[in-house]
Amino acid sequence: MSEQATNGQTSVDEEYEHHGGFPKFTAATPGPNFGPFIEAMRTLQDLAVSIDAPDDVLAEARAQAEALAALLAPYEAKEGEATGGRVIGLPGRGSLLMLPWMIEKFDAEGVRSRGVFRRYHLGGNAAAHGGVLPLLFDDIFGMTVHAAGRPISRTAYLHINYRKVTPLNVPLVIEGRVDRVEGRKAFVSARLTDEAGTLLADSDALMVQLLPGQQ
Ligand SMILES: CCCCC/C=C\C/C=C\C/C=C\C/C=C\CCCC(=O)SCCNC(=O)CCNC(=O)[C@H](O)C(C)(C)COP(=O)(O)OP(=O)(O)OC[C@H]1O[C@@H](n2cnc3c(N)ncnc32)[C@H](O)[C@@H]1OP(=O)(O)O
Repeated sequence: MSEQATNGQTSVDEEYEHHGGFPKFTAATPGPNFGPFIEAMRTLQDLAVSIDAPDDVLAEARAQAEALAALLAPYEAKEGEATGGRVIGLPGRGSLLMLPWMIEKFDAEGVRSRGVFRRYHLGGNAAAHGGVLPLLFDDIFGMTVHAAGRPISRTAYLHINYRKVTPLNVPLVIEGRVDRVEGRKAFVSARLTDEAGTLLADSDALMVQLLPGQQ
């Protein structure tokens, strides 16, 4: 991004620096235990939604979970400084909120990411919950506009067509791209397929570039 300010307008560089009212995010490089810690937490999430355990086991699990929370609580950091979400080499960028997918293409032509939905994401009848797909699409759209060199934008609308049920524990692929840009508006679209190319869901969305200071 090297566009210069002209006619008193804000340059693309300045807009990028502003990130609207967002903090400026930089990549995090945590120690070797962060990735395995997040993976262990994901396994715990899978188990928390799937166990049928006796109460004495739950009492022990509760005590261990409370001890773990007490261990970590002193290290809570504010947005932009927490490690989770800023580690490019980890599934979901190391954020437990994000789907544990790995980015494999990230450029102005588009973004491609690959992964699975896990037991934690179960909706009904062995399929992913319909509310989890917008999270995947919204995140790919955020990355797509970023990879296209646009400042951080907010999703104004996001439309999803659920074409087939989305299975758990099956490797899937999502690809997003910018279809067209009109000033602050980037119209984006993405497709979620299995590895054979079968379309499971597609989405289009409007990402609106934030004004300086805008939340
Ligand atoms: C991380 C560090 C390491 C590096 C990381 C590397 C990679 C990662 C990179 C990036 C990060 C990756 C991912 C980020 C993840 C996800 C991004 C998610 C984004 C979100 O998940 S964010 C949450 C949900 N989102 C909201 O919380 C929005 C609430 N909302 C608003 O904040 C306002 O609503 C806003 C700002 C959208 C617009 O408000 P506004 O006042 O600024 O502008 P205005 O209303 O004038 O609209 C301007 C033009 O858009 C048109 N327009 C607006 N809305 C429309 C609609 N719905 N339908 C059709 N057209 C619409 C108007 O018609 C006008 O068009 P026109 O100019 O042609 O008249």
